[in-house]
Amino acid sequence: ALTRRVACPDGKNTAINAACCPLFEIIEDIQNNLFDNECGEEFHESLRLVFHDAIGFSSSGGKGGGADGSIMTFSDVETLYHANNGIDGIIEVQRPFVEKHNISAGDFIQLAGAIGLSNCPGAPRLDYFFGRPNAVAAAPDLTVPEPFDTVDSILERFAEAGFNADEVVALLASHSVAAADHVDESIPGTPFDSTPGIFDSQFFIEVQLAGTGFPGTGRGQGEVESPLQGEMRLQSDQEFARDPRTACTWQSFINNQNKLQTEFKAAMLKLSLLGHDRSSLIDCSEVVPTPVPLSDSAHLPAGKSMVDVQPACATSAFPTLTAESGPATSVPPVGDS
Ligand code: HEM
Ligand SMILES: [Ca+2]
Ligand SMILES: [Mn+2]
Repeated sequence: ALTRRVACPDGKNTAINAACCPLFEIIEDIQNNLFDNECGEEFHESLRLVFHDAIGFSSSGGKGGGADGSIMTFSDVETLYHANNGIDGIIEVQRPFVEKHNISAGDFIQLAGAIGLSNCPGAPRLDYFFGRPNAVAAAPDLTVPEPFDTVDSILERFAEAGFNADEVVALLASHSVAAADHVDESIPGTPFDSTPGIFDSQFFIEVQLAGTGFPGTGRGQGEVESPLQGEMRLQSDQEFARDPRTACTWQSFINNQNKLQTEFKAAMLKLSLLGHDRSSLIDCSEVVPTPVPLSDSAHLPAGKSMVDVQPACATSAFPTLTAESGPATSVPPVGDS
């Protein structure tokens, strides 16, 4: 069946829902002037911001408005929280875009996350809902998990916001397109996997390898040894990969791009709706571009073999992977673009 499309007032785009038309101009602006059309540093920071804004929420109340933009509107309060270290940078980079376009901070943060992710090969096409009102208050402190927190406490925090353990592991796929600037301040831009510009399962593979050293100047807070030169491993990621409650889900995403995409997309939708009644928002998913599919397949980094794997799922075997050829993989930092 043909879906009827309307011409947008911009004279360039068409939409199924005319209410989504104003988004095209914002998308063009952020693709060119925020992300450089890349799955790079500004997008990585923007995805972290999606999480830190939205997770300020509790289903039982008393914890902030969820995905409401409070982290930007009340940045003077929320950026002081320890877990938000360094997030002020992307807030101030995004703020002029929010001021220029007629959009709430909550809508903008979610839009930037969904559009930026579409620049990452292998990513799912996220949904996007539009119409969040302005935030009315800052989220309180201690809603954002820290890398030195236990699996127990992280699962408890997520459960309070409505997520089960499988959904938490799915959300951690975001660390496949991510790097740390502040865990070890001497090595900003140190990625969590060898492919920070690609949404793949390398993060889940590489966190399951035996750690061999620290990438920079010793151990940062919440940091544990990683298997590769130039790669950062968070203590929380290491423990999620090895905890009996989460290890099998963790392993299930390896070399299963379809499962990874489907479950990440579903959990991200849930995250983006925290604090909102879905029926009060407009479904503008149609404005999100379709990401390029993945071309490379899951592998061990060069220099590693199956003996380096520390399998932790009791009910199914770790998939057999072959290593890339060549000298041991060393991961370059993600640069500021
Ligand atoms: C288990 C809970 C989590 C913990 C403890 C955690 C912790 C961290 C830490 C410590 C960093 C490094 C920040 C820096 O030094 O620059 C980081 C980066 C990042 N996190 Fe998480 N995270 C968690 C879950 C998530 C979730 C659910 C998302 C998104 C849905 C997310 C997205 C990101 C991204 C994209 C970055 C990279 C930022 C950049 O490249 O600048 N994280 N995370
Ligand atoms: Ca990756
Ligand atoms: Mn960064």
